[in-house]
Amino acid sequence: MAEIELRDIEKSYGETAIVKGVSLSIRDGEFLTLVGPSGCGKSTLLRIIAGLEAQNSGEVLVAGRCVDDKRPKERDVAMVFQSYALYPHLSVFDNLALPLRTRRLSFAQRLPLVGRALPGRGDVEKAIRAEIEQAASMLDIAHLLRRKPGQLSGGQRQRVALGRAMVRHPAVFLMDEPLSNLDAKLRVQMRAEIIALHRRLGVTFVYVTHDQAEAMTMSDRVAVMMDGELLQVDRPERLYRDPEDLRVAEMIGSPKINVVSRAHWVSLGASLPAGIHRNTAHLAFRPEAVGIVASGDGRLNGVVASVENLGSDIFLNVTLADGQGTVVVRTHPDASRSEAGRSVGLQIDPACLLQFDGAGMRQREVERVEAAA
Ligand SMILES: Nc1ncnc2c1ncn2[C@@H]1O[C@H](COP(=O)(O)OP(=O)(O)OP(=O)(O)O)[C@@H](O)[C@H]1O
Repeated sequence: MAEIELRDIEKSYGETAIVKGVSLSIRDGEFLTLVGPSGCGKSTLLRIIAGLEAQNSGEVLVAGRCVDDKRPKERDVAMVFQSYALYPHLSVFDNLALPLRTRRLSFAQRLPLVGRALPGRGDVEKAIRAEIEQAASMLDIAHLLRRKPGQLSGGQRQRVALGRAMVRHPAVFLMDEPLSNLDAKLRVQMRAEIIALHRRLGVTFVYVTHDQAEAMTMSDRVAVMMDGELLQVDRPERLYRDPEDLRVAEMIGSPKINVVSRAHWVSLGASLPAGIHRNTAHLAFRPEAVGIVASGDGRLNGVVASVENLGSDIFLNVTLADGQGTVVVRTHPDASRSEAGRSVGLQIDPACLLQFDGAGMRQREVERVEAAA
């Protein structure tokens, strides 16, 4: 069992608070991703779990035991970094073998010449070779074991970095933006490989990224972080459909959710949909919640400013009638009215309309009561 519990973690550098009272329970075997903009504190939080950084206050528990006084090595966690952190002068085999040799051989047995002659070393080396070959075949790097990191592609290097974590059989994998040095195509391929690896190993993965698509496609749950705080921790589909906070709604989903302020809506002369709470300051809706109708027939109206054809989908950027603000509409290639310059009406599915107050907090309970009244 290796659930992780963070209790009220605080971390500052000098006067600047970086992590502000974060509490989070990560389940045993779960794939949890910390996602947030650059500088929000997600790497710092991961490094605190790893023991590479000490929090100012709060507790980290792994498998129910407080690990605050344990060094990184003693925490049963393995970290995979964006920079791979491989030893350039060692072969792939030796990079993978290093953590195992350090753990299983005595100092004398590790000595280059003398060590080889010492009893026990041969058996340990044989076991290490078998384990490395197994991990290498799982990661499809068996043919690269003699090469040095400098002779590998980025994707291959990242597989070696994963292998080095794997051979330690940790209870928890901590990954800090492991794919961000790879090109777009390789990133998508490696995403699938990491998901498969998680499924095969069945251990807890904590993954850090600023890429919401990566977070959404890989994780059991996603923790959205901003300015050192957790805004929402939920399953990807819940974050998308049911965000608690306008900042979560805006971070998750591509293209971004449409947000029209109440004041703007009213100034356009458009009637507000039923059930709008008096505190609602922002109305938000996803691009797929908008239908194109004849100009004048929609709740909002505008002009198609540009068309992005992705083959499977078409995104229309519609400038609202007063020329202020744009609504993005997701439509299908066979739908008509998709050329730039055309005046259109926008019909918005009321069931998909999300309401937020002036502080960006979701208006939910009251909305339902009012709608029913
Ligand atoms: N050792 C340090 N000393 C001072 N400030 C630091 C230190 N490490 C991180 N910071 C600051 O803390 C903030 C959070 O850093 P962190 O690396 O956790 O962010 P992040 O969300 O992972 O961002 P990124 O995606 O850019 O890596 C940043 O403003 C960073 O400059």
